Amino acid sequence: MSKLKIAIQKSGRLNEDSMKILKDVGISIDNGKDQLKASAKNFPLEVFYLRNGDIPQYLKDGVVDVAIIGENVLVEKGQDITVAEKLGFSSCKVSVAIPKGKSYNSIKDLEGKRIATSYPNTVNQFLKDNNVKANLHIINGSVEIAPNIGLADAIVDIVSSGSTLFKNNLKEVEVILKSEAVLAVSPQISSENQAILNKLQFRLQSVLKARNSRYVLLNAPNNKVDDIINILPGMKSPTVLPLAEEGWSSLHSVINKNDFWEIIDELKDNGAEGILVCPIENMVL
Ligand SMILES: Nc1ncnc2c1ncn2[C@@H]1O[C@H](COP(=O)(O)OP(=O)(O)OP(=O)(O)O)[C@@H](O)[C@H]1O
Ligand SMILES: O=P(O)(O)OC[C@H]1O[C@H](OP(=O)(O)OP(=O)(O)O)[C@H](O)[C@@H]1O
Ligand SMILES: [Mg+2]
Repeated sequence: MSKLKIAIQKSGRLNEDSMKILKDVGISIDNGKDQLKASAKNFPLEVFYLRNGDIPQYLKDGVVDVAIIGENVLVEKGQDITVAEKLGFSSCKVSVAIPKGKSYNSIKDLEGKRIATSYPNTVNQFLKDNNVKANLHIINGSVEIAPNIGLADAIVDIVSSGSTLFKNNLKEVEVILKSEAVLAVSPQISSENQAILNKLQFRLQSVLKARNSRYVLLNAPNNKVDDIINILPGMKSPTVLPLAEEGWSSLHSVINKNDFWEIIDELKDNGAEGILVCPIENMVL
C-alpha cells in the first residue's frame, strides 16, 4: 500500500509544533532517537526529518509529497509549490531593517545600499517590484549583526517579537511578507497519495478549527436568554437547557477564541453567570 511522504523540520523552530499537530490529528509516529525517517503506526504516512531550507527542492523533485514548512521559505525557494493549508503557528515577517539612528522615508532610500540577507530571491524580487537597485550580501545567519560590523547598510531577515532587532539597535522599515507554517504539496504527488493527503487535510482542518474555537457554557435567568443569544457571535442556534433552579437556563455555544474577551463584559452585564470556557479537541462541521 502506498504511503504519503511528509517532510518535517529535523530540529529548529518548526519541529515541535509540526510533531504536535500530527499527534493532534491522531497520527502516532514510531520515533527512534536520531532517526531521519520514521513511519506512522496508524496512518499511511512516512516522515522524513530534513533541514527547512532543503525542503523546497525535495518537494520539487517529488522526493516527498508534502511538507510542513515556513511560507517564507517557499517564497524564497519554492515558487511552483502549492500550499494546501495554513497551519497557524510560527508566525513571522520578513522585513527590511536599518540602524535606529538612520533616517528613512521610502523604499527609494535603499537605492545603491548594501543589504545583508539570507533570503536573496525574496529581496531581489522586492527590489525589482519597487524599481530599486541595491547590492546584496548573502549570509546564512546572525544577519542582524551586519550593520554593526560595517558589512551592510540594511538587512532583510525574519522578525517576530522584534527583540533581535532591538538588541542590535535596528528598526524595521518595510515588511516584505508575512509568513506562517504551512502544509506544502509537491507538484509531483501521485493520485494515490493525493487521496491520502485529502484524508490528512480533513483531519487537519478539524483540529485547526477546534484550536481557533472555544466551547462556552453559562447560566442566565430565562428573561435574559434572548439578549445573551444575540451577544454570542457566530452561533445561529446555541443550546439552551433548563437548570434545576426554576427560572434559569444554561446556554452552550461555540465561539471564535479571539471573540471571547471582547464579549465577556457584555455577557456579564446581561445577566450571564458561571461562565465556563473550554478548549475543543476536534470540530467536524
Ligand atoms: N523568531 C521566529 N519566530 C517565529 N517564527 C520563526 C522565527 N524564526 C523563524 N521562524 C519560522 O520558522 C522557520 C524555521 O526557522 P528555524 O530558525 O528553525 O530554521 P532555519 O534555521 O531557517 O532552517 P533549517 O532547518 O534549514 O536550519 C522559518 O523558516 C520561519 O518560517
Ligand atoms: O523578532 P525575534 O523574535 O527576535 O525573532 C527574529 C529572529 O529569529 C530568527 O533567528 P533564530 O533565533 O531562528 O536564529 P538563527 O539565525 O540561528 O536561525 C531570525 O533569523 C531572527 O534573527
Ligand atoms: Mg532561524
